[in-house]
Amino acid sequence: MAQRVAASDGGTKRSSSSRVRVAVRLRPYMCKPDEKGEGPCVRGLDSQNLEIINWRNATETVKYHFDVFHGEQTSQQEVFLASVKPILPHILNGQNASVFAYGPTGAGKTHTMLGSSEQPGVIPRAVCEVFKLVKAKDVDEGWDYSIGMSYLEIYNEKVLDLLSPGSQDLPIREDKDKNILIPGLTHMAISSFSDYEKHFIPASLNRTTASTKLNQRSSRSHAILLIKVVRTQRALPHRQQTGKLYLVDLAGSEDNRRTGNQGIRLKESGAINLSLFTLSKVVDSLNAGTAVRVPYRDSKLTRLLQDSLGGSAHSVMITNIAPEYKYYFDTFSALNFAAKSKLIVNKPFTQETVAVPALPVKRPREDREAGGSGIEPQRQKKKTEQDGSSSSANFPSVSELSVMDRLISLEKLMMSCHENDRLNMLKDLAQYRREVQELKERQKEFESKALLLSQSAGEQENAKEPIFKNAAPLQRKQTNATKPIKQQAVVQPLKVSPLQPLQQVATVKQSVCVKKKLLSDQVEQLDGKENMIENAWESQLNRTLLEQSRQKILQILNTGSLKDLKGLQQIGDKKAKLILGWREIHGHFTRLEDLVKVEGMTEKRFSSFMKANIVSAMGK
Ligand SMILES: Nc1ncnc2c1ncn2[C@@H]1O[C@H](COP(=O)(O)OP(=O)(O)OP(=O)(O)O)[C@@H](O)[C@H]1O
Repeated sequence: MAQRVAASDGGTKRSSSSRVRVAVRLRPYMCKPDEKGEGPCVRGLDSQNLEIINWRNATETVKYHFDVFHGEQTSQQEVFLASVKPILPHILNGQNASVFAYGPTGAGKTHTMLGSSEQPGVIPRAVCEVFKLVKAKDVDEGWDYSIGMSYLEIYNEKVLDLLSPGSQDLPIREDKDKNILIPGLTHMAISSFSDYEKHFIPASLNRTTASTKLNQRSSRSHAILLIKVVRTQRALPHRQQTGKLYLVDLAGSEDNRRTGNQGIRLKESGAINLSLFTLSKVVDSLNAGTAVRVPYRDSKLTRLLQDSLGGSAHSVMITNIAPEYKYYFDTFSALNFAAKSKLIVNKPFTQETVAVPALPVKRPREDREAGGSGIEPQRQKKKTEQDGSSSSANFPSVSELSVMDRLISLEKLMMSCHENDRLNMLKDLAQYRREVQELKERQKEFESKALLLSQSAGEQENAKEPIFKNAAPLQRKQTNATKPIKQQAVVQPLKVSPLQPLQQVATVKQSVCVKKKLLSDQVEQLDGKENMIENAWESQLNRTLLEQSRQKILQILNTGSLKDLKGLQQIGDKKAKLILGWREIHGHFTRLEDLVKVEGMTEKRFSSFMKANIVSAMGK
């Protein structure tokens, strides 16, 4: 009687579960000579952690933790040893395993999976290892092993047999025991690594690739190599166990504004993105628990991977990412996808049947897949899980999810943006970086001016000391020993100067420029005065009113809608969105000065923002 047994080697029952291991591999920086090198936007921290610049605020990074992080220098051998080799022994025990490479186009999936003759990737190394493992098996254990391979691609939602080019779209079927089958798919028995190479190398050339703007030889299909290991007990009752290894090189997720895809490439891209989107939905559903319908059937890819993801397999996902800025959003969403996948818990089990050598009963359509070798299990039945735990029981606790939730919601927000918005945000980022650079240059100019001034007008400066002692000199040097440098551009209210009647300010409150002019009466001898009076101006105001105004502004920053934020002085649409984004990630602004943490809000801008808004708030 056919059985599906939760078992480890030799049929010993086993109830442990294994989750999808997630590795991230960062490929080396590859800047074309005609491109302006901007440096990487993502970098590794250690063997498990990495960080990527926060697109909402370039002064911050978002950190991720994975099972393994492979940096730019990691060799093919190291990737294989750390991420793939450990799962291979399972397929000799009748369990399934899968390794798939996911990531944006051009990020290194094919390099990782296939590699080159000089740097062979996961696929050749894994096949070689399977042969080694079989060879190392003790003959006295009483099992015979046979190995076979199939190789297919999913191109434009069609399943094509790479070992038999020219074949038609093949159907994907599921038998009553939930095994995924592809009737008509070529299955070659292989007895050595060179035997495998003999079939695989020419078949790889059949894979659909094309040149896009981002990758000269971009994979336009998902390629899946299936290695099947069947072991049969020599003695009665001739138990048979079948283990499958799926090695999957997914096509890259694509942003067609950047790939420059048109016509047929665009259609391919649509199919690629759709299947990857479904893959992401499958991952979401699996994370949500067993009660939710997992949409495996929504794409050929997920249908085929059904027993590799959330099913019976030991799975490893290698997420390939690229360090260049132009990949930023793809990298960000690939990382979020990978982070979600990390939550999936698989339940490994052993596929076991009892062989009846005298009367092999096989459905004719399955013959080809089994290579006609009599190795395909005749019937398989699920054994009730002994431990009684559902896969959802293995999910992380709610508290573990909170950080993830925020990242995912951030991603959702980003992904829900209209495409134009995304593009605009990218432009904004670039613009802000330019502005920061310009400001730095201007600051240098001011600094040298201020230096000259301080030399030529030393006496005048001394005379003005009461007014300037809290002001922020351009060179950001401390004028007060107790005041930290960083704080100098931040408003330091209510400390020094005696209060001035509010009316004095009220007469000028409608315009910051006019107010500056009044104050500048006291400092008119000096150039660069705008910066010199940064902090002094607040000391002219009524303390209580000032505090109330600050609270009002803080409240709007923390609770205001996009419209409310835009109602603030000097806050346009872009800045309002950046503030909302900051709030989403960090929660509340504890103090107004936190505003400088928002992308593009320099200390000088903040100071100017404060002046304008306090004056405006007081006028209301
Ligand atoms: N770790 C690496 N070390 C050196 N070169 C790499 C590495 N990863 C990728 N590359 C190089 O980067 C280029 C793009 O890689 P590859 O074709 O593997 O990307 P891909 O993710 O498979 O893209 P697509 O989805 O478009 O097929 C290739 O020239 C490849 O040799």
